[in-house]
Amino acid sequence: MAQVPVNVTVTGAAGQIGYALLFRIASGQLLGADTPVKLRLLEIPQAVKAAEGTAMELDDCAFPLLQGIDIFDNPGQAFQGANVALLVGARPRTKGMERGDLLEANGGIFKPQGEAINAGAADDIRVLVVGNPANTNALIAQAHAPDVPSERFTAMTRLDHNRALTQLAKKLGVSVNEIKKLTIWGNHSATQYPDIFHAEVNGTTGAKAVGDQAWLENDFIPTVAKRGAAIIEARGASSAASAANAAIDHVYDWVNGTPEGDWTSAAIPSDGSYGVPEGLISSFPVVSRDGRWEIVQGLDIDEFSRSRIDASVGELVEERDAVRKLGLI
Ligand SMILES: NC(=O)c1ccc[n+]([C@@H]2O[C@H](COP(=O)([O-])OP(=O)(O)OC[C@H]3O[C@@H](n4cnc5c(N)ncnc54)[C@H](O)[C@@H]3O)[C@@H](O)[C@H]2O)c1
Ligand SMILES: O=C(O)C[C@H](O)C(=O)O
Repeated sequence: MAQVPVNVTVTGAAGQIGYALLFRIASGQLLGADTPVKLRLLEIPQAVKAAEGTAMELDDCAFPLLQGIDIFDNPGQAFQGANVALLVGARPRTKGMERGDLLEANGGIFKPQGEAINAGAADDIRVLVVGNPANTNALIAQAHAPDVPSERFTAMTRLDHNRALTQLAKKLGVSVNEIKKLTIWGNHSATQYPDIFHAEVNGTTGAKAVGDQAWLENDFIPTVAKRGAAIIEARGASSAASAANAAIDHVYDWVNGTPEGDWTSAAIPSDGSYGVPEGLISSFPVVSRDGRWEIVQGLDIDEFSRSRIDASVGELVEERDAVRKLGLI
């Protein structure tokens, strides 16, 4: 194994997603079975000990690709030399907290992390924000990393994409492998729009295969969009293994490319495509080619889809304006 290890920084490493994610990174699932990795874990001081416990377990797995683990409570050190950064740690919404309070609290996390990425990350840094509100947290981090190409900041809607694939596959009685070109548009929130009008299923579209607009509107869309809340209700904790799985899928495809004849969903900075204001970090149909995300162009958007996309993008605009007002971007 002559390859130089890839530095992967994970924030919130002692949390539940961190616990589901780190072993998969170390086993080679994030970057590929031939790519050695070094883990750089960032936690708040109170959780460093728990992160050390996870690091002991990682050691005990004797993963051949894992070439080192360092633990930090300081973003400046944690992002030094990072090639991939998974920003998982975030401030959750607690009782009585308004959206503005949540955005402000997260600004206190993602602003210094953006600055640290700007100051010390490797030239090829790729950032995936998982911590909620993911799209706007990514926007905050990006705003404080002016020397990093803006398209390197992304937020995760792959979990929503995977959720939508399974809901549609179950409805149609097919395997998820038989469904291509499904799209999540907009925000990783309850306003997101899972679009099956362009999805392909065995020679027809997802919407035609279903042939049931009432199911689409009253069942499919709300089930996917509110799945996070349903998991919290059922588990008493938010989705962790499925979120870690989606983070693995996102970065693996970003680095290694998406399969021919299909696309996936990721929240990436808008270039104005599909009327989404330039610069917003919004979910689109995307392919990855040569290590870069590209928005799939030329899709016809009917009135139904347009209004759903506009609603979710409108929420992103509100979030952007709120963090702008707070001086966070
Ligand atoms: N985008 C998605 O699809 C998606 C899906 C599931 C969860 N999430 C979000 O992911 C985030 C993490 O979820 P979790 O279940 O792992 O939460 P968790 O509470 O179990 O873990 C979060 C960890 O982050 C750490 N942390 C807090 N502030 C930090 C900072 N400034 N620097 C480094 N670490 C910090 C905490 O100490 C904690 O260990 C939440 O915001 C959650 O809402 C997003
Ligand atoms: O953490 C949450 O609020 C839910 C999470 O974003 C999810 O989609 O599962």
